[in-house]
Amino acid sequence: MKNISINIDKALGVVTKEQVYAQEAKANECIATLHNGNGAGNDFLGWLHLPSSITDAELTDIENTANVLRSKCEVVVAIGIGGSYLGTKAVVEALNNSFDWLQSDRKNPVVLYAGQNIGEDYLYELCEILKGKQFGLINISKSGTTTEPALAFRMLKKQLEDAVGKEEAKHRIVAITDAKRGALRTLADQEGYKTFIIPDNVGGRFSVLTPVGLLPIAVAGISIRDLVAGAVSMEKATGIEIPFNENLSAIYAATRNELYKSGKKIEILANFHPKLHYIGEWWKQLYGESEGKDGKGIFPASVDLTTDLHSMGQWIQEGERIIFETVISVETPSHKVEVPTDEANLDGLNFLAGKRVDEVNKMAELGTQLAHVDGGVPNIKITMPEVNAYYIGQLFYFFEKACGISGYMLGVNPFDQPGVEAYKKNMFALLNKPGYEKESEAIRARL
Ligand SMILES: O=P(O)(O)OC[C@H]1O[C@H](O)[C@H](O)[C@@H](O)[C@@H]1O
Repeated sequence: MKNISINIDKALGVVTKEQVYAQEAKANECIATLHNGNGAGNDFLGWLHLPSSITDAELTDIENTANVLRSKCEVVVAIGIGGSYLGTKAVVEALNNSFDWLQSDRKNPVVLYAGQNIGEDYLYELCEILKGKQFGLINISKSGTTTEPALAFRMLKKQLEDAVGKEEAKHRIVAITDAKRGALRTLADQEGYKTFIIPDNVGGRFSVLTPVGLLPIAVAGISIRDLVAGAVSMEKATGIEIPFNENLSAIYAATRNELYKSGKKIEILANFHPKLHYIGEWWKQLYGESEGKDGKGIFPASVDLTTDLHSMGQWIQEGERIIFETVISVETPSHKVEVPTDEANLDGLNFLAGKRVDEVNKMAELGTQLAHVDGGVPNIKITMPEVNAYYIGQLFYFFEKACGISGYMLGVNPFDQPGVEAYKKNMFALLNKPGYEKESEAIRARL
């Protein structure tokens, strides 16, 4: 097996290689802080050794539960938001057929999502499409108190019970939540659902390699063992004993922090592989919630290329020079498609005849890299040999480890997200939630 790799050559210019490598001691100190558990947020370091500590029995339990859902359901709705949603969506979108819903000879249930928004029309259409279908629910919430998934679950649970009866519904509902606390825990215990625990010391955005991600990913028919194996290999490759110049996560963390210090406030994660769109969404939560605090932090953005070169390309090329780009480059696509010859050649594309579509894409990628570098956009390149569960597992762990290091380099607690409560408090006050009487009065006076 190959490994994902990093190349920072084209990120150098605004910052030098010497500057990046001068961060070696700082990076090593941050890695030691993570491994020794003596830094801020040290009660949320469970993700650090998650891949290597998952047991065969745990994986088998997840696979068996997935198989029950797979045997009973044409559709499984994964209910969750943020870290309880994005990892699954990233893997399923990357590895499923892009036109999955149109496949007629299905081997796997369709995985749908709920609780990731409060869209009334979205919920209406979801409930409508589930009518007459055999479906199941995976309700995922670490805290067990998040409004969006709780609302969706309330509706879908009722619909399921009305359709198949309370007893059968119990066999089609799985809850993934905290071991002891939260409304979902109480509900699951009372109703007798099969449950999986999200460990206390694993925060939502670091939880994809717990049952949070592993169960719905297994339901989709994707090998969770390959995913975990990839993550295990990256856990080793970024370990405390690995020298700085060989540690991908440390190099990435050091480079992006040096770029940030030089005025590059926005990092754009780009892919040239449309199926990686949600990897970008997952990455944005990971870095956004981990670093955006205390008035600091790189703003994480993402683009799908070449698609967005026709919308955001202008800004990236010539807008305010406060950005750098991190490109996930896929070495080999899973399929082969060649450009056909056309006798009339009215479109003038015969110079491409016989070439693989990926060759065109790769030249677009190279051309974009050089153009953006010329335009003052430093470029970090992360190469993935191919898009499969193993390399996605590597990518997840690589980014998680780098995020921990990077957050400590920046001088924040990368494992909390106090700012997320602000909107919730206002929303509850506006909705007159019991216990929020004072806040309701205060907020209404501002309207
Ligand atoms: O899993 P849950 O407790 O429902 O949380 C889901 C998400 O929403 C919260 O508000 C946090 O900001 C996220 O970090 C979390 O992943």
